Amino acid sequence: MRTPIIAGNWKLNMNPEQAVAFATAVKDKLPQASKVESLICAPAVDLDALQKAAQDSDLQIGAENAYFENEGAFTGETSPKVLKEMGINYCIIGHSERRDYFHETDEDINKKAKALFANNITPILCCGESLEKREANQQEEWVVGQIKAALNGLTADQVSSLVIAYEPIWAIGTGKTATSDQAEEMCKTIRDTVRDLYDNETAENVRIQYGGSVNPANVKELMAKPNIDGGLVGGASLKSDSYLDLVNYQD
Ligand SMILES: O=C(CO)COP(=O)(O)O
Repeated sequence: MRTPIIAGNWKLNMNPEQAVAFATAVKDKLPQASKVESLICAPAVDLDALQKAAQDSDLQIGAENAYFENEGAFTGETSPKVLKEMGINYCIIGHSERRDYFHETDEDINKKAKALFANNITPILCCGESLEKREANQQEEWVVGQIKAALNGLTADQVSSLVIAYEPIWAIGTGKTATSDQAEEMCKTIRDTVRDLYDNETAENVRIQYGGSVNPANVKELMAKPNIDGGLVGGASLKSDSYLDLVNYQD
């Protein structure tokens, strides 16, 4: 059985003071982690304060990005080794904003996945097609290509513990959610790709989130789909009330 995982991606929002206020407001109202994992992926500058504020609660804290080297002359980067030392267990990689604005390649993302696993941090691997690719009906080919490149050289055990987030770019921050059928179709394609590359057990273990304008009004319908195991949520994760509605979608 896959445990659902609802993750906020705060992007470049929230300062440490706001982050602590958020954690304080939600930490006693979360579902049990064995039923639904509640995660917030926050800017690196907030992680220390957030981690302390969330201590001894079911709120898990993740990073939004990390470099593929642990240390050295890499000005401005975040070390996966230090994230682990801070108690961080999840990190987003390959978000479309990183691919588009910071020119991250499939090869970079593959290196980041390996570096995170080497530090015992679970990657949340993002993939997803542009509107142009969707309109040309090339979304499946595109996403399968991203997945194959990102997983290159990873073991079945690693992929079993991985989280993949399918985020169609045209649905991010636009208020235009993919229909639950469109989201399910691609999440199933991703699972089938993992089955082809590895085996049935690995495919049944990997958790696949949908992301793109997820909100308290549509989360239940998305989560009811057999191949959707969670959400990666931007805007609707910034307010504590709305985040609580998302993680408590089963109530
Ligand atoms: O990019 C996203 C999460 O990673 C989705 O953002 P929104 O939920 O704001 O559409």
